[in-house]
Amino acid sequence: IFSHTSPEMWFQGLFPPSVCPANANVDTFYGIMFDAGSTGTRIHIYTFVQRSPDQPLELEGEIFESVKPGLSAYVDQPEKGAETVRGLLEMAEDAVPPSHWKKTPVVLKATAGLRLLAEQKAQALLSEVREVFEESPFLVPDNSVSIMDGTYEGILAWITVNFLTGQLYGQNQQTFGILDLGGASTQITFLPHSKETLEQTPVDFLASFEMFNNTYKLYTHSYLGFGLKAARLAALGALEKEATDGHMFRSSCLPKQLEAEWHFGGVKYQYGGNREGETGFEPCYSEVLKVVQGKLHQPNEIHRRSFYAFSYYYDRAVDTDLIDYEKGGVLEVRDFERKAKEVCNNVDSYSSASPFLCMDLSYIAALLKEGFGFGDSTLLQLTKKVNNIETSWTLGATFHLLQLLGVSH
Ligand SMILES: Nc1ccn([C@@H]2O[C@H](COP(=O)(O)OP(=O)(O)O)[C@@H](O)[C@H]2O)c(=O)n1
Ligand SMILES: [Ca+2]
Repeated sequence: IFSHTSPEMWFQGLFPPSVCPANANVDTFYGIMFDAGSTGTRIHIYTFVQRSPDQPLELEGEIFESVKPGLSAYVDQPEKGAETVRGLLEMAEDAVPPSHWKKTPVVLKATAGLRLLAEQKAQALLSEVREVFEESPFLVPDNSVSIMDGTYEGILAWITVNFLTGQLYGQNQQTFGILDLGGASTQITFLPHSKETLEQTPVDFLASFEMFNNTYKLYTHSYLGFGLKAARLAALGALEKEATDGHMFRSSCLPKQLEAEWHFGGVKYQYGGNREGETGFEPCYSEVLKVVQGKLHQPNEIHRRSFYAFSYYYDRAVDTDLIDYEKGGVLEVRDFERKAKEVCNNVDSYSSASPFLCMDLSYIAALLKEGFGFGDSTLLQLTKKVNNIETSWTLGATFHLLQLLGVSH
């Protein structure tokens, strides 16, 4: 079990005195955060302990569960979508003791999958989820079900990683940047040190916020449509076409003889290999390059900062044995390109894993190098969990939520 015993009072004043225990016994608090991602819905149940009233809360642990597909797959069946949330929320009734239900907040934040849906359809899904929350025994704060702004997605993940690695308290703070590659969007966030970065960055890429008695001005951006699965569609040319029905989208990144179909965001796509034309790394790389080239802001300072990378960066590195699933590891940017070459030039022997493996790896290499402008030898720390807690924006969001609740009382 993980707990932070920092000398800093990082959580001081977070909870209203009314819910703080009068005696010195250890008390436990819970927070429930749903991540409604484009490829799946996840529940994070965080446990915090307070050892005495004058001590800060400590994060003790996390219970995590997930279901697939994500809410956006239920675009025309919002009730069915909300049922997936109900199923996960039932887990929370087992994890949180009944005596704590009424003061345990539950919140759901949706990301890129719902951002991409028509406003009305997204709202219908969210309103069904709201009903599920209202029927639950938990505390439902105002605005508890919403689509999260991409800026927060990056900031909150940055808070999670830097909190878990101990960078947000004490001396010698050396924060890490984060790279998150989702299904539909991708985020880059870091704390700039140089004046140059602040001066040369568009204002909407900079965000200030306060946390744990510090003010941070972060470089952060969420690129909608640049997640791994959205990028597949872009590379296939399936985004430009109005009528996807019946059309076969072909790519040199796919096994030559392949023909298959794929559902994403409630739409069915048919895709296949380049029967007649070229296949392999070179033509594939130029296909995915078109998706990113000239489309992303390239901050110079990334060459001097260290980054944690997770989500699809992690998954694809695991799939190709670049890292161990449990341990993660450190990779150079060029490792993704090396693997992409290996896989793309032998697609048929890898296609049992996923026919998209060559395209995915090539896209990751192109995104890092030509998109963000990372160098070949830049080191990336690939991490899924730190001290057994998921490296997800959800922990940062829970801190923020608890802080808000404390203030409002
Ligand atoms: N707690 C989580 C949540 C997502 N993920 C990964 O995030 C990727 C999917 O992103 P997503 O469904 O959240 O999509 P977006 O809505 O972020 O674009 C997959 O690689 C998941 O394995 C994770 O590793 N851990
Ligand atoms: Ca995500």
